[in-house]
Amino acid sequence: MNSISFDHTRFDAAIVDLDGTMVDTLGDFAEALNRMLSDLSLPPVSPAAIERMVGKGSEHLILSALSHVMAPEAAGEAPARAQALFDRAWERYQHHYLEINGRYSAVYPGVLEGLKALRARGLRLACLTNKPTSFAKPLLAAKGLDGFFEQVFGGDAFERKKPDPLPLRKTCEALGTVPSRTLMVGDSSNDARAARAAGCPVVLVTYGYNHGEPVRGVDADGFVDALTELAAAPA
Ligand SMILES: O=C(O)COP(=O)(O)O
Ligand SMILES: [Mg+2]
Repeated sequence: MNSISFDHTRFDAAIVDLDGTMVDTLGDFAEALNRMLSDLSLPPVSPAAIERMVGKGSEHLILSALSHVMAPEAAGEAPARAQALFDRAWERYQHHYLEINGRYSAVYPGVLEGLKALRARGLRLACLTNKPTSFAKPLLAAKGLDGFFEQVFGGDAFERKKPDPLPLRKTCEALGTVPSRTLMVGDSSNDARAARAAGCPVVLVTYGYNHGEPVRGVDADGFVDALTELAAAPA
């Protein structure tokens, strides 16, 4: 890590993001979105385009994908047309996502070892994602990651999503920890902005999505190439 050296005595808990941090879910997003678009007789969207849309929850993802595939000549009208299709699109997306959840995704290298080491050092763990809770819990279970977390909160768990600080504050409350001793581990500016505003130190992984932007440009306390680096310091 660059600007803070990882001293475990500084933290009582860690809040860990899901998509782009623990699991590479781009394949699941692509499969569910393209099945949804096909049901709506719309053309498919490429994984490269989807990568830039991920991280702000399912509603944002669906509206972005719908606008993206609508005819370029109607670009100005695309948001309104996307909104009109939203209810049917959301129903189809949910149906397909729950069916394929985890099948086209993989846990990043170092995640299991990193989480094990954090737990072994006595840190309490919560998962906080903008993904709906009903998608997040079965995904964690399918990937063998559910046992690490005392709490799992999705984008629908609180009134507002990251980058708002509310979900981090509420997660700290649920863990019974103070933000200044609760490390946020994420992959995007969304996670970092939420953490800064909540008063949590924040570390970002370098391999995630970050809305298609270079992650090292984000204001964070440190960057790691794998979660194992968080546990590298001697216990
Ligand atoms: O927007 C999503 O569904 C994914 O969000 P996450 O990076 O907060 O897990
Ligand atoms: Mg993420």
